[in-house]
Amino acid sequence: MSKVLVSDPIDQAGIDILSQVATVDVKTGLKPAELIEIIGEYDALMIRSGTRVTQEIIEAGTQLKIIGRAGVGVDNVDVPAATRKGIIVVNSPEGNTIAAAEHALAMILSLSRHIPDANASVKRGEWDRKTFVGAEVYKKNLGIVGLGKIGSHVASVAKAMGMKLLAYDPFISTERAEQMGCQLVDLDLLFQQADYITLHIPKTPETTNLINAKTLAKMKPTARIINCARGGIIDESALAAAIKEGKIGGAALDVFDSEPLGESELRSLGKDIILTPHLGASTTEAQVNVAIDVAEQIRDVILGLPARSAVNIPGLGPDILEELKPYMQLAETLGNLVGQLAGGRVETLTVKLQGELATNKSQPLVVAALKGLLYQALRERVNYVNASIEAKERGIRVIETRDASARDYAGSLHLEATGTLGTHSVTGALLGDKEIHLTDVDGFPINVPPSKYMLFTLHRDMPGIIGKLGSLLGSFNVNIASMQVGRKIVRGDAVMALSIDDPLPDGILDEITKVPGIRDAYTVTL
Ligand SMILES: NC(=O)c1ccc[n+]([C@@H]2O[C@H](COP(=O)([O-])OP(=O)(O)OC[C@H]3O[C@@H](n4cnc5c(N)ncnc54)[C@H](O)[C@@H]3O)[C@@H](O)[C@H]2O)c1
Ligand SMILES: O=C(O)[C@H](O)COP(=O)(O)O
Repeated sequence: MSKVLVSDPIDQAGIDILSQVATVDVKTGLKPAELIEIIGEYDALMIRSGTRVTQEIIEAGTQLKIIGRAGVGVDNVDVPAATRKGIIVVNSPEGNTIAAAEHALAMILSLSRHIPDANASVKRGEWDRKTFVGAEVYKKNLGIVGLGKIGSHVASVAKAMGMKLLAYDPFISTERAEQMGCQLVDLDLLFQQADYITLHIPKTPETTNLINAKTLAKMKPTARIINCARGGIIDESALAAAIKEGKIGGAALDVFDSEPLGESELRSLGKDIILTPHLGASTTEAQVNVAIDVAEQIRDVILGLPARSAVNIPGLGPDILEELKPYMQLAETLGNLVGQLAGGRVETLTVKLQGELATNKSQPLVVAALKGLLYQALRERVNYVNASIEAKERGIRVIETRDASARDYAGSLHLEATGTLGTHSVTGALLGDKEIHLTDVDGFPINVPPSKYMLFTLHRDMPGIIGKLGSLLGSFNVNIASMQVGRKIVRGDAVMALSIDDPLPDGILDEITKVPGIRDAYTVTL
């Protein structure tokens, strides 16, 4: 019989489901070394945010087939390490949406009316009606950063409370935002106009320290910030300083840079700050939802069935997957690349399946292209199972075309993304059946394998331009690994594709576009 280890508190409903197919051991509060010692006995591990599943634990889990996260965030799991070992990682993308949204709303009201401190004061025997005069939320501006599942529910309830809704989410269409009663604005405007700012975004390199001394300085002195998303999105020292100096009105935090929260100046800021111990998902209902959702997936995988919310393994039939595997990687890479070239919000993605890919069996490639396109917005939360739904929810129109007569390569894939900043296209094919090559960028023929860090320029084909760009990159200590120019006519427009060893330093793109002849430059991380 299979064995499942449950290492964080989960609802009994989940244990009951697991027990139908496995022996279940519930051992919470294990130290990393204790977990490493026993994990080798188990086929499945079920966790919440309390267990950090490191590469070391994954290496020690020699029998592990699946890690189930009873919740949304898988940032406590080394997903790449699990993927490398063929371990499926599943989560429950929607089971605690309402709970987290309601916690954020509770924070907004509690902060406005000083409920935690007023309550503590009465319990101390006081009757102080002056200190705790509050503010109404009615007709106030609520700035929602991240209009995904939780942000959308916060929007609908806040609207009913009479709040005016501003939203910032570069991956959501204006129409979708309007449907939810939100005015889509840029981040600066949101910071300037919001009376309340609530964060509902993943923690990514782009969102880390999004709220910092500089952005705090843009806010109203009465602004209140709510973070029920992830620790690390707010620079905690900058926030504490801003509250102390009266630069903002207050904050309510459920998540912290390091959890459990240790020694912190946040604790000493009185009634202008509310701190809860990562309680967003802690409702009876949410815990039943996530426990059932994830336990069912673990049960299915133990029974040899596919998982519905795998964050790292496609939920596709194994036979089709085997055949398309190299092309799936091609489609995902091209999707990620064209999304970054398009920048901002993509409204339409056209996927053209060419040559031998122009068959009905190739449909998963469209999904893989969408997964790549959405990676910048959703990171590991987008998978082959949810990519189409996520794209639909973001108002991205997907056009699929087929051209069996295209004969340049056995099979090639052409993606075109049209967004608020314009249209870009990329084409790619496999060389020797497995090596990905970019064969066209924005209509210019090239032939380069993609690399982790790339720079693309659109320029005029003229003498000296390559030298000037090389010297400029050299002066910023950027090492070029390879470079290729694609042009249609001599001395006409051209595209340059450079593979570079490291990410481009800040500010260099502006310098590149100042080089005479270079019209545009794009940096891409794959
Ligand atoms: N406190 C808790 O207990 C708790 C519970 C559940 C979820 N969460 C966290 O809440 C957050 C939101 O969860 P969700 O289920 O709504 O996720 P979601 O994926 O449905 O929505 C996230 C949204 O953020 C947007 N986004 C991505 N990068 C952005 C950026 N740089 N700027 C602005 N928007 C950006 C995406 O387009 C997406 O619409 C996650 O961090 C999740 O881990 C916390
Ligand atoms: O990502 C999540 O689902 C939340 O942060 C909830 O975490 P928890 O399961 O530890 O309460």
